[in-house]
Amino acid sequence: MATRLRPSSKRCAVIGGSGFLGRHLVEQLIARGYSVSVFDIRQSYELPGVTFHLGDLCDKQALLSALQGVSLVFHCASPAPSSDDRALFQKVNMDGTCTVLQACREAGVQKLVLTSSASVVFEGRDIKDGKEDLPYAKKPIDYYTETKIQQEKLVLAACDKEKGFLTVAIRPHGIFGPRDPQLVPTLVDAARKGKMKFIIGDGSNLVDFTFVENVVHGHILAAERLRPESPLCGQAYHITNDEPVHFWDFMSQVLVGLGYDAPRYHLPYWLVYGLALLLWLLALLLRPILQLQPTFTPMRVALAGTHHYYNCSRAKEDMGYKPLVGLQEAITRTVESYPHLRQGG
Ligand SMILES: NC(=O)C1=CN([C@@H]2O[C@H](COP(=O)(O)OP(=O)(O)OC[C@H]3O[C@@H](n4cnc5c(N)ncnc54)[C@H](OP(=O)(O)O)[C@@H]3O)[C@@H](O)[C@H]2O)C=CC1
Ligand SMILES: CC(C)CCC[C@@H](C)[C@H]1CC[C@H]2C3=C(CC[C@]12C)[C@@]1(C)CCC(=O)C[C@@H]1CC3
Repeated sequence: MATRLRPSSKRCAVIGGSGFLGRHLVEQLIARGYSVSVFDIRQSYELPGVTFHLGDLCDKQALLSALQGVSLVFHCASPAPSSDDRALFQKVNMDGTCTVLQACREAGVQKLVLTSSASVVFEGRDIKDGKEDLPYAKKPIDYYTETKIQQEKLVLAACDKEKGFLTVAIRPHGIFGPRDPQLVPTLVDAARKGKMKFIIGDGSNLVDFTFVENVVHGHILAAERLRPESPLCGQAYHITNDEPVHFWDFMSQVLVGLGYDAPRYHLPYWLVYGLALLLWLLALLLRPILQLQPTFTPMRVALAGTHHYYNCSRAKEDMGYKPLVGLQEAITRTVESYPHLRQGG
C-alpha cells in the first residue's frame, strides 16, 4: 500500500487550475505562500511553486497522485458552458465530482471549495437581488446549469464534520478579466461579424459581472474561514462585484473600449428569444450533416434580456468578503489586457 504524505495546511490542489479562473486562483495562492498542485486535462503555463498533474478528473488514480499531502482542494474544472454535449456535462460535472469527492476522502483532504455558479437558480426569468435561499432551478435552462445544480448538491451534502471533511460552494456570476476565453472574445467575434448592433429588450436589465480577482478573493477567504465551528460548512455563497450594472451598458463599455460601436437599435426580447430557440432546434436537427454554432443561443439571449443580480451579504457576514476591485477599474484593466482584440488589431 502506498504511504500517505502528512497533509500540510499550506499545500493545496486546484482542479481546473489551467483554466481562466483556476490560473488566477493559482497565481494568488502562490503569492500568499501556498504550494500548489494543478490537476487539469491540459497545461497552459508554468509558474514557480506549481506542479502540474495532467489527467481527467474522472480518473480517481490520477487524482490520488495529485492529492498526496494536500489538505485543501479547489474544484473549478468544468466543460465550457457554451457546449451542448449533455453526456460530457454528466460525465465531468456529476460523475467526475463524485470521483473528486472519493479521491479527497481517500487522500485525507480536509477541505473542498467548489466553484459552483449563481446560475443554479436561474430559469431564464428575472432574479433581482437573489439570496442563496432561492430554490434550485426546476427547469434549468441548459445542460451546463442542470449539472452544476447536481454538482453543488453533491459537494454540499458531502460535508461531514465528524469525519473531518468540510465543503463549501462559491457561486460567482459573469466572471470577467484578463485571459477570459469566453465573454470578451465572444463579444468581439459577434461585433466583427456585425451582430452587435442590437439591444435585446429595452436595455434596462441589471446584471452582475464579477471581476476575476474578486472571485479568487472569495474562494481564498472561504477556504481559510472553513472550519468545523464556522457557519460556512456545507453552505453556498454568492460572490459578486456587488455593483449590478445594466447588461447593455457593460457590453457597450467593453465594445467602445476596444474601438467598436455600441449596440443602438432595440429588438423585442420575445422575438429574439423565439428566433434563438428556432435556430437552436435547427442546429440540433442538422447536426449529423452540418455543425452550426449560433452566436445568439437561448441561454445567451435570456442572460442578455433579463435581470439577474445576486445579494452577497452572506459572504460579507460569514467570511468578511468585500470586492477588492471596483467595476470601473475592472473594466479598464480587462479592456487594456486585450490589445489583440481591438478594432483593426
Ligand atoms: N466563467 C464564468 O463566467 C463562470 C464560471 N463558473 C464556474 O467557474 C469554473 C471555472 O470556469 P472558467 O475558468 O471560466 O472555465 P475554463 O474552461 O477556463 O476552466 C476550466 C478548466 O477545467 C479543465 N477541465 C475540463 N474538463 C476537465 C476534466 N474532465 N478533467 C480535468 N480538467 C478539466 C478545462 O480544460 P479544457 O479547457 O481543455 O476543457 C479548463 O482548463 C467552472 O466550474 C465554471 O462552471 C461559474 C460562474 C461563472
Ligand atoms: C452575443 C451577446 C448577446 C452576448 C455576448 C456575451 C456572452 C458571451 C456573456 C454574457 C453573459 C455571460 C455569462 C456566462 C457566459 C458568457 C456570457 C453568456 C455564463 C453562462 C458562464 C457560466 C456561468 O456559470 C454563468 C454565466 C452567466 C453570464
